[in-house]
Amino acid sequence: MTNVCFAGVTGWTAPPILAGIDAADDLTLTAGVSRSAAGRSLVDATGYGEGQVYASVADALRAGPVDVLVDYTSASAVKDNVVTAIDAGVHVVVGSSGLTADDYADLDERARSRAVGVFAAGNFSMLAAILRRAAAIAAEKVGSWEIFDYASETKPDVPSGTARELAETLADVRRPGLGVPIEDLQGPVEARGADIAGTRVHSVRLPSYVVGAEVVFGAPGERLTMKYDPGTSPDLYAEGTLLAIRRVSEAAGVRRGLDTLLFD
Ligand SMILES: NC(=O)C1=CN([C@@H]2O[C@H](COP(=O)(O)OP(=O)(O)OC[C@H]3O[C@@H](n4cnc5c(N)ncnc54)[C@H](OP(=O)(O)O)[C@@H]3O)[C@@H](O)[C@H]2O)C=CC1
Ligand SMILES: O=C(O)C1=N[C@H](C(=O)O)C[C@H](O)C1
Repeated sequence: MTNVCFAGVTGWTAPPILAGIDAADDLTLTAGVSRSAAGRSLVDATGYGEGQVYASVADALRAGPVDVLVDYTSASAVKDNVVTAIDAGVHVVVGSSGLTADDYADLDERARSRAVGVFAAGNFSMLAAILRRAAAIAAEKVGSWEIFDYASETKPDVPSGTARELAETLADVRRPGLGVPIEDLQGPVEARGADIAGTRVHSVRLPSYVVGAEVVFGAPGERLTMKYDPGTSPDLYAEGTLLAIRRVSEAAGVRRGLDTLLFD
């Protein structure tokens, strides 16, 4: 049996994942984290689970048996939560966005030194994972691309975890070419987007968008556009998150990208 603590139990993403844990024979929800629901029982606050809701990950891990922490909190809270779990010897599944490649390098070193597994995916949906894998294949043959990152006007972090992970994945294949180097441009260079691991990433934040991502590959005389477009339900992230909970303990250190669990 794997005991799970879910940080972010009152959030938008939580319900289908909590329902999945509740329905699984091999997983138990033993603790939750949310400042506004702290002190309530999990079942009262969420409809699922056996333990309590705590105000912080540190409190939750002190209180009870936890094998895996799942973090769906926020870009500002996630790194401290992951460090707290690693230091407590607890494996971590990272759903929250906002961590950079440098953050993951720090966490990898820390996790390896404590023989803890950390599994992170910028996007736990199956189709987003397929986009990541398909884009990496395209980058082997096409040397120019840019990424468009779409999200609602209230999303606090840029670029999205989905777009950041995609750019960092493509950087493992190669760095895209630029027609005009950024330093030679005339006009505001921000118009060319942010440099994420060598890829120009353009973040759009408008009402009605849910986080989606588009990568456009350009070659002489032709283009290839790969676009991930989610609907409005958080159900998309449950299956991938449950898979990560079950497999996070397989290896020490940080592993990234749901596609690695689906295809490797
Ligand atoms: N990888 C993926 O596939 C996905 C990633 N995400 C990412 O997950 C994160 C959460 O998204 P979403 O569910 O929409 O967010 P919400 O804002 O709806 O929920 C956030 C949850 O985290 C809790 N929380 C936030 N900050 C803290 C803190 N400092 N200490 C304790 N609890 C905290 C909130 O409770 P309270 O305010 O009461 O503390 C709430 O329960 C975001 O970074 C988002 O980008 C989302 C969906 C899919
Ligand atoms: O903020 C969100 O809502 C989401 N964020 C994730 C990201 O930053 O990529 C992904 C998910 O689609 C929802």
